[in-house]
Amino acid sequence: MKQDIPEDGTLLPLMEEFYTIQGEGFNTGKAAYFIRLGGCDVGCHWCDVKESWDAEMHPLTHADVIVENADQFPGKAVVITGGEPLIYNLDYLTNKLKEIGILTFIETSGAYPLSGNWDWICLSPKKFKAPRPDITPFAHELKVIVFNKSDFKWAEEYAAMVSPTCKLYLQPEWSKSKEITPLIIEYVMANPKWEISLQTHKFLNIP
Ligand SMILES: C[S@@+](CC[C@H](N)C(=O)[O-])C[C@H]1O[C@@H](n2cnc3c(N)ncnc32)[C@H](O)[C@@H]1O
Ligand SMILES: Nc1nc2[nH]cc(C(=O)O)c2c(=O)[nH]1
Ligand code: SF4
Ligand SMILES: [Mg+2]
Repeated sequence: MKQDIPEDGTLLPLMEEFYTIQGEGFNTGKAAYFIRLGGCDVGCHWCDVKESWDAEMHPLTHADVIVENADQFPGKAVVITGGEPLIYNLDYLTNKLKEIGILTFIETSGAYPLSGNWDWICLSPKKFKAPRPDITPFAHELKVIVFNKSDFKWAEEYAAMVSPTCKLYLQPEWSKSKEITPLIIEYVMANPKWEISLQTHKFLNIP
């Protein structure tokens, strides 16, 4: 998948970039520039961005160009997502963003080695390809997608692996949210170390 992509992180397969409001998790409501990198082999059957999976579909773009684009907007935070962004070495991109005073947030499954210089790491572990255990202490936020009842127990296994200061979120899988959200509400009231995260951008009809 990444054979032709240089290891130094200067060229990255860019699916899309857009300025919007972070819809999920701890940073919900904050303006941010989203950088969506192509390529993912985790295989979540409910993934809401399956078009991202094939890295070859997305043009290799110089990280300097991405930084320049991000710098055009008043919001001084970027969310690097995908696809699975940690397939790539993100040191170069994140260092350049931070040099110009932009905060760096990542959305990751944790299935690939951690690279990059981050202000906020959202770890969203997946059953289909488990996170590498070495990423868990670095997560600022654990965001577990709940698709069925068994996911609560599974969420607790990850909560035991992250740092004591890591924020804990349960987010309904979008297509199941009608059935699952009431169970999440009940679970959070009984287990208040968890909070609810909703995909608020989908309610706001924004990207
Ligand atoms: C598309 S993923 C890309 C980043 C990375 N591959 C990951 O999974 O964390 C961005 C976020 O959307 C969440 N997500 C994807 N599909 C979803 C769905 N159908 N319902 C709720 N959340 C979803 C993921 O768990 C992740 O937190
Ligand atoms: N507004 C908005 N917030 C988001 N938070 C995480 C997203 C993602 O796809 O990674 C996302 C997204 O696609 N849009
Ligand atoms: S890890 Fe992320 S991008 Fe990959 S399939 Fe799962 S939700 Fe989609
Ligand atoms: Mg999304």
